[in-house]
Amino acid sequence: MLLSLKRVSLTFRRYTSTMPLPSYSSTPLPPPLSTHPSADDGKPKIDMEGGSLPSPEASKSSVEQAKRFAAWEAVDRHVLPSHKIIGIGSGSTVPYVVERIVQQGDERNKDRVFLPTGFQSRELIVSSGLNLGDVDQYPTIDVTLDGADEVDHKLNCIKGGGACHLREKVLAEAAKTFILVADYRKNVQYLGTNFKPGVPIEVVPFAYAKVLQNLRHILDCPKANLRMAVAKAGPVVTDNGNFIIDAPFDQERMKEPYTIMAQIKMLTGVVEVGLFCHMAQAAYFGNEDGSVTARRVDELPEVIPAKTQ
Ligand SMILES: O=C[C@H](O)[C@H](O)[C@H](O)COP(=O)(O)O
Repeated sequence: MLLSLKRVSLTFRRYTSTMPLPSYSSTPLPPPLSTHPSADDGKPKIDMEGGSLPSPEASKSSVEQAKRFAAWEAVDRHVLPSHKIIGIGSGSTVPYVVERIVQQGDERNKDRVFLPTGFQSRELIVSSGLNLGDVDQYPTIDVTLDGADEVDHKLNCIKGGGACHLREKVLAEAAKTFILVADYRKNVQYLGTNFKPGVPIEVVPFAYAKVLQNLRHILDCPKANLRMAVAKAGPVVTDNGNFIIDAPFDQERMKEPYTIMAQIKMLTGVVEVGLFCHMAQAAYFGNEDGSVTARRVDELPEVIPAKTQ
């Protein structure tokens, strides 16, 4: 018991890390993936070269390694041989999920169908040689694995840093099991601790000004703003042709994310809110030392020691 508490406090110290989070614009587009036999474990590995997956150099950084360890642990525990319909999330951590699924082998994957949460994950699925489907064909999913911008102590999370949260929420809701994977910087007591841009909100384009006005004046979020594109003039346009508003609420209000989510969702013109409350069954956070912290609702965190991969 004492040992577990010590681990918990060690883990929580790590949560307060103030390392900067990646900005939206740094979210890479997906590269073509190919697999090749690995010299070390004999399993196929995704070739990270070229395009949008992390480069081999980048993937050696402690943050990238943390993402990989979290993703691999989650796949090993939750993508079971009986699972045939699998949801694949978006972002820079999810490629490591796909990497590990590919390592499960052709025999296991040949009868499976993988459902994407957007353009990026669709490309990941196709270029990894996995079978592509969509949630309109398979509205019940065995397991969905996805990244997160931040996860609180109750496994509520902020998603949508890459503007994919509408489709992500549909696939999370459709899944019998919804699992989060992230690096240690995302593991916090309360949302908004490290992730500062605010709650991502997908809105119908013609309603954006009204939603902004309502966020600022009715929901008292004066810094709510339209997300602008980086290598394009004008706003970010989602895979669904909508705009994104980022709404930073103060820390006190972020302690009740469900209330904020419900209030935002009531605004006319809002399509979906990037707050996922009471949805995830478990979250896996890769740590700097190679260990992985696994968290489940209402349970003490489990620290899985670093493995020789
Ligand atoms: O819209 C993007 C998604 O919600 C991502 O899952 C989220 O931003 C986390 O991405 P990353 O794994 O790159 O931190």
